[in-house]
Amino acid sequence: MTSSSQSHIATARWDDWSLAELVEAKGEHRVSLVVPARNEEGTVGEVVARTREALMETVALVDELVVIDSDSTDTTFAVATDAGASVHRSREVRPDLGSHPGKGEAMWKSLFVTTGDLIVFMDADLLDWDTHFVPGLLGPLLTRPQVSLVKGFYERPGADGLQGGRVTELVARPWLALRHPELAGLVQPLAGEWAVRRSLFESLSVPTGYAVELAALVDTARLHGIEAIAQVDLGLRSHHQQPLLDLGAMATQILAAMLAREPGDESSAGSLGAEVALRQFRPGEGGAEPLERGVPTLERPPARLFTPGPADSAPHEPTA
Ligand SMILES: O=c1ccn([C@@H]2O[C@H](COP(=O)(O)OP(=O)(O)O[C@H]3O[C@H](CO)[C@@H](O)[C@H](O)[C@H]3O)[C@@H](O)[C@H]2O)c(=O)[nH]1
Ligand SMILES: O=C(O)[C@H](O)COP(=O)(O)O
Repeated sequence: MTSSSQSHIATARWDDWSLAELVEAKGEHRVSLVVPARNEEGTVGEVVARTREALMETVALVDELVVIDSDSTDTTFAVATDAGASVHRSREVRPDLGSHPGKGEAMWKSLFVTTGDLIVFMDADLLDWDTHFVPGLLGPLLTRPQVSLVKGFYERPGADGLQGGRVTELVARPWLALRHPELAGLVQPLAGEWAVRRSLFESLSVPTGYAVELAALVDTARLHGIEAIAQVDLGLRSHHQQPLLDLGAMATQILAAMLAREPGDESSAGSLGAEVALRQFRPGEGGAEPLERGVPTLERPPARLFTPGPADSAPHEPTA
């Protein structure tokens, strides 16, 4: 593993370790692969079936493969179940804690239905990808005790020959350059493919929407230093691309989470009920037509507040 002198983010390639080496290094660790999925009936089956076959049946690297169905209205639940995943509806996990829409919410809820001390997240909408993503992300966690969070990065071809990653390039990277230059060496700060020690993720405040990735990075760097973060080149990845205006909502969520982490700004971190009124415009018969969206910017408190600790077997009172 090498470290760039500019960023000091330790960087590796997925094939720096063989599968056999990682299975050996796994020892007593337990690995949970978590796939948050909202309306991904077209792709989730393959994501589940291929990782299950390669990493649970052929070798024993992954111990449980869990899909969190995030309010899907299609057949995602059935397709993922048939492909061999344990599937949970996000809103049915710890119903005492309430339910919110969003990917971060699904990931936060996964902490209550998984048992691994190492958790790998992978998106369900992958088109070009391979099962080596999972061992690649585990490499630094299994071989470097000081690393607690591993981001994937990759080449990401977009539509019409253009590079993908509009929010990455127009929001996340500029924000990191301005406020967190120590994280500017991350190639894909928003990647949905990442791995984390449960002990770390349980300690973080988790935005319920798309800010989960950037918030986890910024909070980990603040609490544990960038030595706790590594990144791994996973090769090539492509995915379903969202329409521009939907990415505007994603960008709003990310900026809200970042602003809430600015010193002296207690506006929204950890609050419930926060929603930003985003006004976008589209061409209409009489000119530009406004399109109003309420963008949720909620954050879940650290999950460990709601799990019984070693000396505390009684469930905590919910706050959500
Ligand atoms: O409410 C939701 C929305 C999405 N997803 C799932 O989350 C994954 C990624 O969602 P997607 O809408 O495809 O996100 P992208 O446009 O690809 O956004 C990128 O950037 C986001 C912000 O960092 C990350 O959360 C994503 O993982 C990353 O792929 C997919 O499996 C979705 O099904 C949910 O589970 N619940
Ligand atoms: O990383 C991003 O910016 C988002 O995933 C959007 O990517 P896209 O522009 O390739 O859709």
